[in-house]
Amino acid sequence: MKLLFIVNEMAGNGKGKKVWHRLQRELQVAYELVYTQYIGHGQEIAQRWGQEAKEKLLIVVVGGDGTIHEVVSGVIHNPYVVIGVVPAGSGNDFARTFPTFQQASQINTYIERERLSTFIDIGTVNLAEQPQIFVNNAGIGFDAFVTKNINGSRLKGYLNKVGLGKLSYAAAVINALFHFKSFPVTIYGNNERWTFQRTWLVTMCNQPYFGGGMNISPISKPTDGQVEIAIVHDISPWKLLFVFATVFFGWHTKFKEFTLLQGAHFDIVVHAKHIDSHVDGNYAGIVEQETAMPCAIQEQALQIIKMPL
Ligand SMILES: Nc1ncnc2c1ncn2[C@@H]1O[C@H](COP(=O)(O)OP(=O)(O)OP(=O)(O)O)[C@@H](O)[C@H]1O
Repeated sequence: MKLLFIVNEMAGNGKGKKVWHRLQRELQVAYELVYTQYIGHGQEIAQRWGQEAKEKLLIVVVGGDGTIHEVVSGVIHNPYVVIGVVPAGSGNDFARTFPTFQQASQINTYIERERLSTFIDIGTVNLAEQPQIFVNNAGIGFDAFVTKNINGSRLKGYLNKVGLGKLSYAAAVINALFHFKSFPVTIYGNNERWTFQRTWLVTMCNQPYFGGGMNISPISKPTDGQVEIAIVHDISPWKLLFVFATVFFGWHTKFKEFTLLQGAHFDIVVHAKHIDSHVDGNYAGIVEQETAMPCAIQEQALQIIKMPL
């Protein structure tokens, strides 16, 4: 089994570099290494290595959810590639649901004994006319607006430096609460139709967590062939703030302003201009108004490491 590390040194505001340096010192197996240099590079590297693979290849991503998203985009359905992750981002929602490597010794053991892999589902959605995948979740509206604003935010950099990185998302949420305009949306699926006039966010989920530990879709399982659509609607900014505080514990599902749908396929139609989108926390542009965005699940589309090691 070959081993490739794809390292984003910039992930977690520099945490990627520190994590990699510590890991590197304790690795006792042969490996190849590529550093990501720019946005989208992770996908290019993974795709190239995946296409050239003639035997099992373990790709270990050292980075956060955005880097994992890029790498997975390049190797989905590749029979040779197994994905492992060493979490080094700010939010690390992947690591809350999926097994990850915490120490170099686990990687040494995995390679030497050729441990098992398991298959997980991957979400798909057409946002801004582009087919996209999501490992954790994709979102339209408030969460994407927050993502757009948090990317490159000075506060995020400062909070990361003083070890309070998790607070940066909360700070961005509070700021956005008073600048975001809710919008109408219609969702089709399961032979039904739902219309929400004042929608704050529509989040498509493959696993429960988003935004750095918010348990937005407690029922999501990345192996059930189902996608969950979480909608927050018809709520005041103050109540939304209160509801957000409960999301970390999964208590938000009891509010009438929260709707959770589950099915194999949905079409989402946004009836407003300038609505932002994201995939796994990577900003994905403005969605097309009045255009159906199909969202579905590709079952067992990705091989990841299997635990316990
Ligand atoms: N050399 C680089 N310079 C700048 N950006 C990079 C570089 N390499 C990768 N990127 C981009 O950095 C973005 C953020 O990385 P990542 O999501 O892994 O970290 P994070 O945002 O800190 O973590 P999380 O998503 O878990 O909160 C990715 O979307 C990727 O495209």
